Amino acid sequence: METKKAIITVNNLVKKYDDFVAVQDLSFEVYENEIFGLLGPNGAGKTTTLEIIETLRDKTSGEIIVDGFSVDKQAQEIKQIIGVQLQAAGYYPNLNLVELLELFAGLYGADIKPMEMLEKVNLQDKAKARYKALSGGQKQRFSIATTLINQPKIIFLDEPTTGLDPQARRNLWDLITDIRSNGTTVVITTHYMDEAEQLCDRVAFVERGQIIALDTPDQLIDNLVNSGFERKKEVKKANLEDVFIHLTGKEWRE
Ligand SMILES: Nc1ncnc2c1ncn2[C@@H]1O[C@H](COP(=O)(O)OP(=O)(O)OP(=O)(O)O)[C@@H](O)[C@H]1O
Repeated sequence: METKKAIITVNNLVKKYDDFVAVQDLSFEVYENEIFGLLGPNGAGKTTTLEIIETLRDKTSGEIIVDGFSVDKQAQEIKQIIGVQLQAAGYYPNLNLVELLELFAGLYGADIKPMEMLEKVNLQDKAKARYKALSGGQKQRFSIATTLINQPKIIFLDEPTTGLDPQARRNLWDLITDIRSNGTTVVITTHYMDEAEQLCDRVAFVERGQIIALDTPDQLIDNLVNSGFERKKEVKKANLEDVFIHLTGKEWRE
């Protein structure tokens, strides 16, 4: 059997905000080169967990190892090998996309070709545009491009498709799959279960700061079906979103 190598190990992670326990004793591994999904309702603790792994937030207790580096002692080393979406507030309003990429590359000390990066996310036509002039889907794609600047081993995407139309969502799935095909591990949070089912190799369901299930989407669904669960309505071979895409096409719209 193929043995999987863990690139992220989280052991007994706890995060308290004063008396409130946002993350309770969370343990999981992310395997090298998989797309790993953290799923769960609002407030479950997904963003907190991601930000602690990204070394952007302190933990209360627990151990986290990212590609052999400890978040406690080697945060700088971890920052070098991960890609994180920057907050939109960091996108200086007077700079265009090429200038922004050059600025961020300078901060990382990375040597990049901005046009090649924009091509990867299909924004080459917007090279001279400012961030605020982009549509929602274009903003997300640009934000994903910024995660790739330092050629990271792992990228973290927090709800990358929230608010996007069906074409933009499906095209982002293709983009994220391509990024994984190039050898990058992807950790993603999402509220969309169809997205998790299509995109993720494994998913962890987080509820009130605890993992309540972790497996491949297929296995989780099989477990439910084997427990006797049946959908009330007959399952059709397509859904309304498929109809929408069929009628309006797959191409980027913005
Ligand atoms: N800085 C903070 N101070 C106090 N409480 C916080 C802070 N940040 C998050 N929390 C609380 O911790 C809990 C987990 O928040 P978190 O943002 O990690 O959840 P989430 O699963 O990412 O939710 P969402 O899906 O809404 O983004 C929430 O109850 C939130 O109110």
